Amino acid sequence: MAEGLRVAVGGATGNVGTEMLRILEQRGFPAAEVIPLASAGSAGRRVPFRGAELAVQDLGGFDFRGTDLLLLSTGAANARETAPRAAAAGCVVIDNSSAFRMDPALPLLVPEVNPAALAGWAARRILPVANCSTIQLVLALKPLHDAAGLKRVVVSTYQSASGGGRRLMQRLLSPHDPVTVDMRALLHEAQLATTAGGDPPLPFNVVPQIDVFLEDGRTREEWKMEAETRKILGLPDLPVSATCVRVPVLVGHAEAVVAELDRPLPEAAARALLDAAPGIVVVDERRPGGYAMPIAVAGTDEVFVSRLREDRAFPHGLAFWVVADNVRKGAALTAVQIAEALLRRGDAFAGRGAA
Ligand SMILES: NC(=O)C1=CN([C@@H]2O[C@H](COP(=O)(O)OP(=O)(O)OC[C@H]3O[C@@H](n4cnc5c(N)ncnc54)[C@H](OP(=O)(O)O)[C@@H]3O)[C@@H](O)[C@H]2O)C=CC1
Ligand SMILES: N[C@@H](CC(=O)OP(=O)(O)O)C(=O)O
Repeated sequence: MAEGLRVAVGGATGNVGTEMLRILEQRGFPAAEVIPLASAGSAGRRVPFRGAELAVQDLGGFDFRGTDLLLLSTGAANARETAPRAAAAGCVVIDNSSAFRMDPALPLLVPEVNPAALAGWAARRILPVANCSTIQLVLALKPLHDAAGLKRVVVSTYQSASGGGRRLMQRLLSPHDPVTVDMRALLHEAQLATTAGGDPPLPFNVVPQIDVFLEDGRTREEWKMEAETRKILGLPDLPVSATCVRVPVLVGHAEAVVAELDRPLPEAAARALLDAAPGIVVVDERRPGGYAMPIAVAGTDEVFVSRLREDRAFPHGLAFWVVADNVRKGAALTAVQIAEALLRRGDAFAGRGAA
């Protein structure tokens, strides 16, 4: 093995950063040194890695010279400042935020779907990671498109609290004793919160808003899913309609998808194609529990497809259900897979880290 890489993990105290460290360790990523970074307030905190504890450093004051790779998950506002700063210091940046995804000069790579996009990696040494809901959608759409052409996609999401970071997860976790709890009082309390303005409560609720509203009535999450899907699949005119909904689930995003195809694709053929596609597992038994659910897929790496059936609302329509661990496949794992793909190219780190 050649000399290992110096890898910084920005946002190492967060949901995605914590998973990033776990995945680097689990996959034996060739890092000689790993440096966890977060806000100044977290400097000195310790995070576990390879059986030891690493001290978190202040990302704002960190000098990226000599660091090969930055895996960044601090959100778009911070990424706009940090990613170019690190790239200018010679570091390759893989950024989980939405800040750079639609930049036409930058590839939007999902390794199982559009590996050729990696050719553009050197443009600014910044590689954005697609939105979590987009990643699991495009994995399922790609084999269907290759076989029968996508004409239109309609998707409704059921997105877990972990997509909103630790603060939103916390709001789900306040414990109640199911025996002594006064259900009406609890709901009344939640109802008061809905009329108080601000973010609606998530427990006992579903919220049809993720990210901010745009002028045309879509939310930004919906726009991201539509625009990113087109960019990743290389289909700039593909009509995509997304409705994004937050549900009181801790980890795991689910999606109900209807795809209209250009040509007929029998259900059995679609099932076989999806089963053979990289990164996808078909779980589709028509019995209670014979389908993927967030609670079952949490902690896994694959995208799970269930409830596959012909959809009669469209000619050549296929309906299905897609579930994945949004923190792993939707963010941290895909970031590490992009880094691994770069390593395999051999031209990003001057041969360092390659097997
Ligand atoms: N690909 C995707 O779809 C996904 C992308 N993401 C991206 O990852 C980001 C983080 O998500 P998540 O881990 O769930 O969020 P968390 O709230 O759990 O964690 C945020 C992390 O970022 C750090 N951070 C935030 N602001 C700054 C700053 N100004 N300077 C330094 N560090 C900062 C925090 O440090 P501290 O603890 O010190 O505050 C913490 O480590 C999201 O905002 C999003 O951009 C997330 C999920 C899915
Ligand atoms: N918006 C996603 C998570 C996220 O941070 O997405 P993005 O990186 O596109 O802002 C969710 O709430 O589930």
